[in-house]
Amino acid sequence: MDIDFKKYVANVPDFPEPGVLFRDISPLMLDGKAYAAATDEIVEYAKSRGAEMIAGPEARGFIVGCPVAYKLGVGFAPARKKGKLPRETESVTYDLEYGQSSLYMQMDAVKPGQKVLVVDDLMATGGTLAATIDLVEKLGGIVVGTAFLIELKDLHGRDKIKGYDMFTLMQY
Ligand SMILES: O=P(O)(O)OC[C@H]1O[C@H](OP(=O)(O)OP(=O)(O)O)[C@H](O)[C@@H]1O
Ligand SMILES: Nc1ncnc2[nH]cnc12
Repeated sequence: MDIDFKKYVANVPDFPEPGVLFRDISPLMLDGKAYAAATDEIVEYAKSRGAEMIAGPEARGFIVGCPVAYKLGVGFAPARKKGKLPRETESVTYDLEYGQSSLYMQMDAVKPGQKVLVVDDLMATGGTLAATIDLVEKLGGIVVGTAFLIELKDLHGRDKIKGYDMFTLMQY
């Protein structure tokens, strides 16, 4: 099915703070056909990379990554924000387009040598994606690719994740 995915992104000026143009993927998630089509695109990419595991950051990375994992029949390794994971973790601190944050993964989330696809909804500065890649690699995983719905090109996130294969559905 040929879908104009940009029709399912709401563009919201000055959210969450002045000067940020927020690209809201909610309309895509609210439309079953568009959500499934976007998921299927990432599933095909994941197959082409030989992914054995999907990893994604809280919270929107779960929305995009979990259905991909389900469809592939592989696991999903969540990267979570502070204070959410009950057992021993690895952590990485990183900069956002607005603010700073840390991400955590439990030590057994990824097995050494496992081929992992890192998935999120959007790449802005690339900080979140780079942090999730770092976490997967700290646990011994092999990042075979990265996939997200939206790339904000002006923020040059690609520069932070050089050397990793990348799949993106929409660019702004
Ligand atoms: O490329 P970056 O500059 O790192 O920005 C992209 C990240 O920012 C957003 O997440 P956010 O931290 O706002 O959390 P949320 O998914 O919980 O809304 C978005 O979902 C990406 O994960
Ligand atoms: N401009 C933006 N729109 C939506 N999510 C974001 N995360 C970081 N920057 C963003």
